[in-house]
Amino acid sequence: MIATGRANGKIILMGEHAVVYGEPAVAIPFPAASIETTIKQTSGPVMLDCVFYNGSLAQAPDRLLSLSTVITSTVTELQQPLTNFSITIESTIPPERGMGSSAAVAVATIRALYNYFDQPLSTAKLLELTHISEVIAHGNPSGLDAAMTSGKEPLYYKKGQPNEAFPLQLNAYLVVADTGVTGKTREAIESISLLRQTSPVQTEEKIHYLGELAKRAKVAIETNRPVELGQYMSRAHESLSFLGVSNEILNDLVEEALAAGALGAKLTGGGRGGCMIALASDEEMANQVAQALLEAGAVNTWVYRMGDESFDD
Ligand SMILES: C[C@@](O)(CCO)CC(=O)[O-]
Repeated sequence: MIATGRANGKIILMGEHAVVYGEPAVAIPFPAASIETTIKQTSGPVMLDCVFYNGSLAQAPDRLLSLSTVITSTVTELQQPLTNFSITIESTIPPERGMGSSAAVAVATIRALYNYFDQPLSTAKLLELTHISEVIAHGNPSGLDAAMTSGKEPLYYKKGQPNEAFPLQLNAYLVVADTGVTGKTREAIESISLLRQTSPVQTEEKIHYLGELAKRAKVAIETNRPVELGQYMSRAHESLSFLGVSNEILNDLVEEALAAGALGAKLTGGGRGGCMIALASDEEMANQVAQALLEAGAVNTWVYRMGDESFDD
C-alpha cells in the first residue's frame, strides 16, 4: 500500500510578524516550491527519510521534533498503530528560508497519513494538526503559514478570522531571492515579544503600521497600482528592520533591488535570513533585478508574474 500528500510553499507580501498580533497580512501560494510526502507499507518500526535524516522515527533528531510530533499526533488522531509504514519526504522548498517549509512539511505529511489510512480530512482538522507542529517550530504561530501552504489562493489573512481570498489583479512581477542563510523565525518572534515589553509604545505603533500597510497593499493590488504597492513594501521593510527582524544581507539585497530599478523591496517571512522580495513593473525589469540580486550574493531567484498560476525558476 502506498499514499501521498502534497503542500506548496508560500510568500508573504505584507504583514509578517504583525499578523501574530492580530494585524492583517497579504500572502500568496508559492507553487514553484513544494513538498510531497509518501507513505509506504512496511513491517516494523516507522522509518523516516527526509533531507535532514534517514532512520527510525523514534530516533529522529531534535531539529525534527515538530515533524515527529505531528506524525505521532496524526496517527493518534486516526486511532492507528504507529508501526508498519515508512515516510519519505521530498521537498523543493528551501528549508528555513521564510517560504513556509515547516508548515508545508506538516501539511503534506498529515494529508499523506489521512490518505494512507483512507480517512477524510477536513480543512479544520488539517489546520489544527499543523498548528501543533507550528507551535513547536515557531512558538507563537498566527496560522498564516498553515493556511497558505495548504491552500491555492492568495489570501488577505487575519488570525482567527475566516480566510479572505482575493485575485491578484496587479500588472507587475515579483522577484523572490534566497539569501542562502537560514532564517530564524522563532528568534525573530521572541525578539519582537521582548521588544513589546521593553518599548511597548513604539513597538505597538510599528506593528499597527505594518497592519495598515497590509490593508493599503490590498487596495493597491485590487486597483492595479504597482508603484504604490512597491512603496508600501519598502516602508514595511523599514518597520521590520526597526523591529529587529532584518539583518545585513537582507538589507543589502533590498538596497540592491531598489538600485536595479525595483518599485519596492522587503524581507519576506520570519526574517533574520531567508528570503527577500522585490516588485518590478515588467518582465525586463524583473530579470534585471533578479540578475542584480544574484550578483549581490543571492543563491537563487524566482520571477513570478502576479496572478500567474506558476513560478519560473
Ligand atoms: C513571522 C510570521 O508572521 C510568518 C512566518 O512565515 C509568523 C507567523 O505568522 O506565524
